[in-house]
Amino acid sequence: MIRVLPIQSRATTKESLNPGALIVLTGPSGVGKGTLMRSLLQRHPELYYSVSATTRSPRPGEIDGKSYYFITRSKFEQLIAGGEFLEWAEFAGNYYGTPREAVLNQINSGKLVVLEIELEGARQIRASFPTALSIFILPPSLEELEKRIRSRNQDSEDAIACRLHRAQEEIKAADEFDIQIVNDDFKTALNDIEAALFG
Ligand SMILES: Nc1ncnc2c1ncn2[C@@H]1O[C@H](COP(=O)(O)OP(=O)(O)OP(=O)(O)O)[C@@H](O)[C@H]1O
Ligand SMILES: Nc1nc2c(ncn2[C@@H]2O[C@H](COP(=O)(O)O)[C@@H](O)[C@H]2O)c(=O)[nH]1
Repeated sequence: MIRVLPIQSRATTKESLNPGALIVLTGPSGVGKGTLMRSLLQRHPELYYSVSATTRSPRPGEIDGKSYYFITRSKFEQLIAGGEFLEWAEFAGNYYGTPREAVLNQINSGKLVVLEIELEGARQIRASFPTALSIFILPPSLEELEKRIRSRNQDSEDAIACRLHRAQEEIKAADEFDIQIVNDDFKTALNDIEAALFG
């Protein structure tokens, strides 16, 4: 793992995030971002997790407003036009975006806000918030990544192929981000994220 200063010690350059701060967790689909995020939130309930909007259909067990805000393509496009997203991207045939107002309100009230998003969105956040701490989660191998995507039993063969193809492109971009963490042993990866956030 490449270490950088904990977020509290990072100097601001372009846009001040004080008193709150923004953390971006990115990496290929199926690498374990969501699972790591859930454990992180259990251990640090003071963190604010930004619930994204998407045009993807809910998977069994996903709850509107908690997992995602599930909305139609036309509603999503209306929100894009209205500047309602901090970032947004198209991924595997669906739109995904971070609601702007909720995140900025939480940052302004002093919260540490965490976004769990794909590469294009993470790049947009890095461009507009250069002081955000960005963490790229890597799989131990592509074979293991495929195994994890399949183990969810949530995606069609086409969707799996699309996600794996995109994963190979995303992994090439890992060095653009502040920290790279390999999610091989789950507890080690979680500890590495905690170390990056809290020193
Ligand atoms: N370290 C690990 N070792 C083995 N399995 C893991 C590990 N971390 C996560 N997993 C499993 O991998 C699968 C995919 O994890 P998860 O859904 O969190 O990925 P994700 O990166 O959030 O995917 P997406 O971006 O598509 O939402 C889950 O079944 C999860 O339990
Ligand atoms: N750019 C954004 N990407 C997002 C957002 N919310 C989630 N995601 C990423 O999309 C893919 C696919 O997610 P899935 O739930 O369909 O498996 C994954 O990499 C997520 O991290 C967002 O608001 N913006």
